[in-house]
Amino acid sequence: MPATVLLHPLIDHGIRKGADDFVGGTLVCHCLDKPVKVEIKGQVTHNHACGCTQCWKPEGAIVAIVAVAPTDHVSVVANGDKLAVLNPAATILRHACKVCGVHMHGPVEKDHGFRGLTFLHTELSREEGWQAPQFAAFVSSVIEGGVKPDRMGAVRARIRELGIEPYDCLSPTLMDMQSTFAAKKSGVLVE
Ligand SMILES: N[C@@H](CCC(=O)N[C@@H](CSCO)C(=O)NCC(=O)O)C(=O)O
Ligand SMILES: [Zn+2]
Ligand SMILES: [Zn+2]
Repeated sequence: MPATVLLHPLIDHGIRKGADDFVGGTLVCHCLDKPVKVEIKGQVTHNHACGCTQCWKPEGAIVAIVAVAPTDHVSVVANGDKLAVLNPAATILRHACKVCGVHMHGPVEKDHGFRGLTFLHTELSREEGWQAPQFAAFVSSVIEGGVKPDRMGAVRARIRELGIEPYDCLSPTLMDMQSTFAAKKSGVLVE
């Protein structure tokens, strides 16, 4: 019998619903000494499993769980001196803890459909009630992370079994946001 596909500890036993009245929380990195803390005001949106190789995931996970919040709802409140931007040329400016390696926040600052949004990992917070993952993105990219191509049927089946849709890019809503931005920029779409 083929082994159960383990995607990420946060969803492997089922996806827990978020709370409608959730007010936010604080993300804490994995350092025991002087952890980096990032405060998020309010709920996140577009929470998703991401199969790409760029998003932070815990040891053994094959997908990340990553959501977005408006950048002005995100503040570094402790030990920000431990953060460094992994790739200044990337769309998502992933600020990682230089000691434990956890990605604490990833604002989009360049001219892009996601400008003004910050990508973050709600599992770094002790608070409960964050929005549940809504879909899985960049699923084919797990192959680049080391998953054998012949396991992809099982990976996608497990994602569907959890009640979310697997996509090989972002969700239709997020792809539409990017294309709307591009169409306005080129002048094809006039408001
Ligand atoms: N095959 C590549 C895909 C990397 C990628 O494009 N990742 C997406 C999703 S990240 C969160 O959903 C992306 O938008 N990246 C922008 C960025 O990383 O700045 C791979 O697996 O590496
Ligand atoms: Zn750390
Ligand atoms: Zn990703």
